[in-house]
Amino acid sequence: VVGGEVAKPNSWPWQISLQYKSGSNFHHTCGGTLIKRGWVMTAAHCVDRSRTWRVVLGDHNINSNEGREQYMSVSRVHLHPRWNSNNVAGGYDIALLRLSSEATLNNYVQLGTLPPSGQILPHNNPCYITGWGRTQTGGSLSANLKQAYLPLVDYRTCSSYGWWGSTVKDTMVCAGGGKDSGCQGDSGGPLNCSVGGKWVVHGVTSFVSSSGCNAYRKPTVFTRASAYISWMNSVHVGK
Ligand SMILES: CC(C)[C@H](NC(=O)C(F)(F)F)C(=O)N[C@@H](C)C(=O)Nc1ccc(C(F)(F)F)cc1
Repeated sequence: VVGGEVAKPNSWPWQISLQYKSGSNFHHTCGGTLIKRGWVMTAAHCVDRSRTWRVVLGDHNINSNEGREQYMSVSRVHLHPRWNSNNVAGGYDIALLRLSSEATLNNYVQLGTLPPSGQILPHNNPCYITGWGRTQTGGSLSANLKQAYLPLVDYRTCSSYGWWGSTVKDTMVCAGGGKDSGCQGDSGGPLNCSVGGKWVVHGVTSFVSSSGCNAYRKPTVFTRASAYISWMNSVHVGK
């Protein structure tokens, strides 16, 4: 997250850290959202290569053990069948991770709320991106979970000339476009939007401009969760 501020610890209790094993250590690579006690929603681009994954729940500082964390291994990765790793602009950048055991819900670990199928939020709807991603273009990851206020940019604006043009599809959602943005390492994490006084996980962090995370008129682009509700239900049921 470029800009914004360090979040109050565990104030986004559905945010997870997706980590891969390298040697004897695990490294943060993406965010994600706990949507059922045994299921995490993330970006397909985070998990489209085979690695040993773990999901950390209840985290704030990813470099220290604060005692609230739950460490879960991943028993199955469900990539969206139409995801093409050579074409992030094609969409379908969404995946579900089946956890090997069910999370314990408490003050530090809660489920995120998914939107109703097809929900489209208005331009400037208040939203926050959260994540441990780079704090500047080309910078390093944040040790502590950060948040940034990124108002929604409607599809008409986001897909217009000078903005993202046809790179952005209406199965995506844009937010920000000013000084604050997502950045590498925030991938897969939630775009938390305020709807009727409740937080709804409206987006899954997908991409930013290749010319810089907070490039002018290149808002952070998210997979629109409400476009994939039926697919997610089909995976759950299938188990
Ligand atoms: C997995 C990546 C897509 C990576 N995602 C992120 O950094 C994320 F955190 F925003 F999710 C990213 O945006 N990286 C930049 C450096 C990038 O390559 N952006 C990019 C944007 C659009 C396109 C296009 F237009 F081809 F679709 C290609 C690359």
